[in-house]
Amino acid sequence: MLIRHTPVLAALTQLSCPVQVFPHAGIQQLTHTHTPAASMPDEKMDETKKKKKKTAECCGYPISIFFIVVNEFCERFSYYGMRAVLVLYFRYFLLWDDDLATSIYHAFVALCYLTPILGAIIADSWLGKFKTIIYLSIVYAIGQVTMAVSTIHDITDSNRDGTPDNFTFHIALSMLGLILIALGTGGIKPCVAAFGGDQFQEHQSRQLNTFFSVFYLCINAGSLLSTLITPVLRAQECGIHTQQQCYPLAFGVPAVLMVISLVVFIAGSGMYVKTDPEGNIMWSVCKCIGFAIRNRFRHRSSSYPKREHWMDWADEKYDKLLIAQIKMVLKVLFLYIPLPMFWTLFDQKGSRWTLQATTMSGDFGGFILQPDQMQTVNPILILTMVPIMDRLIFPLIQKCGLNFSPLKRMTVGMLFAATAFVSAALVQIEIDKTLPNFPSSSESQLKVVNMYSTTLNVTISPSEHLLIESYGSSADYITFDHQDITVSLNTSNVITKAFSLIKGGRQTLIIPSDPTVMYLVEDTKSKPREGKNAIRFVNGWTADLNITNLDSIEPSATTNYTLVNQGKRDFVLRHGEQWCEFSRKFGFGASYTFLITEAVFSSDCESIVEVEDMKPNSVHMALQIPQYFLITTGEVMFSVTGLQFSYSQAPKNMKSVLQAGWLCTNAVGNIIVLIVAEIGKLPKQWAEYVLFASLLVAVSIIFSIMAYFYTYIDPAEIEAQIRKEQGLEPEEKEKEKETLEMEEKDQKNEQGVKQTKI
Ligand SMILES: N[C@@H](Cc1ccccc1)C(=O)N[C@@H](Cc1ccccc1)C(=O)O
Repeated sequence: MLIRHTPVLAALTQLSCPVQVFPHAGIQQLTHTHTPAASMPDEKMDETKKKKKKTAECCGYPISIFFIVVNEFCERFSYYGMRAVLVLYFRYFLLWDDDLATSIYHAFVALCYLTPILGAIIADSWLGKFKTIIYLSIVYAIGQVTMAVSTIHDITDSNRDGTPDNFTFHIALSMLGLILIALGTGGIKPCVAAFGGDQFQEHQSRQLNTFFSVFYLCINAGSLLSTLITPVLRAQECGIHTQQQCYPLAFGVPAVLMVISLVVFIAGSGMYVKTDPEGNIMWSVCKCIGFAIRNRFRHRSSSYPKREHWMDWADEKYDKLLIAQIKMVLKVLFLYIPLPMFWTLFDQKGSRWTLQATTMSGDFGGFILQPDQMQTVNPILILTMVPIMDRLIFPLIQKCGLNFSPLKRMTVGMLFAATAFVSAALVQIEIDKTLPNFPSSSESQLKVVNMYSTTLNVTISPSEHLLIESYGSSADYITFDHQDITVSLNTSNVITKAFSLIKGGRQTLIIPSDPTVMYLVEDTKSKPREGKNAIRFVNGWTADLNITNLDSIEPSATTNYTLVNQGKRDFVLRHGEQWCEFSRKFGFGASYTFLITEAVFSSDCESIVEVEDMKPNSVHMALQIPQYFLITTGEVMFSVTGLQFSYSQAPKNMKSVLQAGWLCTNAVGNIIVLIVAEIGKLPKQWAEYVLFASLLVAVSIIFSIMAYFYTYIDPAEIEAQIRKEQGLEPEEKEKEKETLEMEEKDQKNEQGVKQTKI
C-alpha cells in the first residue's frame, strides 16, 4: 500500500491514532479520536453535533442519500434524454448540415464539463452545495423548458405548411436553452456527488464507498432509460396545425424529469447535512498561491534557506491550514494531468464506434439493433458490472492479499480502455475485408446497366469488353486510372459516345431502350449513413411512373438514391389505373439499383431486376460487444474510483472544487477528440485505433509512476491536527510572523522558516 509517513502523519500516529486499512476503498484511512469537530470552537461543535444527530439512518445509510440518488437518476435521465435527440433536432428541425450539427453538439458537451468549475466555485466559496444545487437546478429546468418550447414548430408556422417560418427564433431560443442547460448540469455536477458524500459520518466510511457505486448505478439507470425512451417519443407525430416528428415531447419529458429532480431534492431538504462555505475560499486560495509565488521570487537568492514545498513561501502571511489544504488539492490536480487521455478514448465510443457500427449488421435474430442503439450496451454493462465488481471482484482481489489501491485501479482501468481500442481495431480489420473497393482520389469507377431489349456487346476504350444481357449489369465496378473514356455499343449499328468520368467517384452508365441517349449517373462512394440502405429505380417502362415516397419518374430516367431502413419495405408502382406492389427485405448498409422492365405491370412487379451496387454489411455488431465490455470495465475501475478518490482526498471546504477538477479532465478529453477529428485521420481506421491504444498505454505508465509517489491522506485528520497545533501555539506563531515581516522590510533573511509538510 502506498503510504508514506509525512511529519503530520507521523505526529498523528504518535497521538494514538492507529492506522487502519479500509480495504474497500483501498485508501489507508486514519481512525481518530480527534474528529474535526473535536478541535472546533464549542459553538461550532455544538452546531455540528446537532446536525449529526438529525441524520436518520436506514441500514447504516443516511436517509437523505435516497433523495440525492433519486435526484441524480432524474437529472441524468433529463440530460442524456435531451442529448439523445439533440443532433437530430439540429439536423432535421433546424435543417443544419451534418458538420454544423455535430460541431455544435460537441461544443455543447464540452461546455457541460467545463461549467463544473463555476458550480464548484459558487458552492465552496459562496452559497454552499445545497443552495447551489437548488439555484442551478432551477436554471437547468428553465433551460430544458426553453429547449422544449423552441422545438414547437407551430409557434412560427403561420402558413401551416409543417415547417417553421422563423428559424432565427427557434435557433435563438434553443441556443439560450442549451446555455442554461450547460450551466445547470455542469454547475450542479460537482456539487451533487460531494453533497452526497457530506451526508456520511465518521463511522460510515464503508457505506460512503458503496454510495459512490450506487450513485453511478443511478446515473446509468437514468441514462439508459432516457436513451431508449426519448428517440421513441421523437418518432411520434404531433402538432396543432400539422403533424410532425414530436420533438416537443422528446425534449418535454426530460424537462419534466428535471423539475421532478428538483422537487425530490427539495423534499429531502430537512434531512441533509449542510456544510456552509468557509468564506470565499477560492479567492483566498488564489491570493495565497499568488503570495507564495511572489514571495518565492522575492527570496530567490541562494542565501535564503530552501523550503520543502513552494507553497510554504506563503507561510508568513497565510494560515497553515489553508496552505496545507491548497497543497492537498494541488497534489491531486497534478495527478489528474494525464487523465484526459482516458476520456479521449472513452468518448469516442459515441462517435467513432457508432460509425463503425453503421458498417455492421445489427440483426440479432429476435430483434434489430440500430447502430446508435449499440451505445446503450455501456449503461447496461455498468448496471451489471458495478455490483459484480463491488461485491465479488474487489473483495476477491483483497482476499488474495493483493493491494488494489484506488490509483492502481485507475491505472488498470486505463489499460482496459486501451485493450478495448485494440479490440475495436481487430473488428475494423474484419470490416475492412468486407468493404467495397472504393476508388482512390485519382481513380474513377464505372458500372454498366443495360435497359435495352437485347444483350449488348459493350466496349470501353481501350481494353474493356463486356457482354451485358437485357435488364442486366456488369458484374462489378471497373476501375480506371484516367477519366476520359469512349463507349461503343454493338447494336444493329455501332453506337459510340465519349464520357468524362468523375475523379475519385463511382458512376453507372445507363443504356436505355434508345441506346443513343445512354447517360452517366453518380453512385454512392461510401456506405450509406446510419446503416441505412440507398436505393434507386431506373424506369424501363414506356411511360411516367409514380413510386411510393419518390417523385414521378420519366421513361428511361433514373431516380436519385433514397435511404431506407433495414427490414421489409413495400413500394407501390403506379401509372393511371395500373399498379403493382413491390416488396424487398433489406439488411444494413447496402445500395441497390432496381431496373423496372417493360413487363412491370403484366408481371405484377415480379420482373423488376435488383442490381446490387454495394453489398449489405456482413460483419455482425455483436463483435463490438468485447470492446464495449472492455471499455466499461475500464470505466468502472477508472471513473467510479476517480469519483471516490476525488472526494476522499479533498479537504472539507474544497470537495466540489476537486470534483470539478475531475470533471474537467473529461472536458479536456472531449476537446482532444475535437482537435484529433479536425487535424485529420490516419488513412486506415484500425491504425488510428491502435495509435490511441498505444498513447493510452504510454499515459497509463506515466500515471502509474506519478501514482507511486502519491501519498494517500485523510484530509479531515490533517486538518484536525493542524487546527490542534495552531490552538496550542498561537503566540509562537504570532512571534514567528512578526519576525518574518521585519526580516522582509530589512531585506535580510537570517532566520529560516519552520515548515510543515503535509
Ligand atoms: N456510462 C456513462 C453514461 C452513459 C450512458 C449512455 C451512453 C454512454 C454513457 C456514465 O456513467 N457517465 C457518468 C460519468 C461520466 C462519464 C463521462 C464524463 C463525465 C461523467 C455521468 O455522470 O454521466
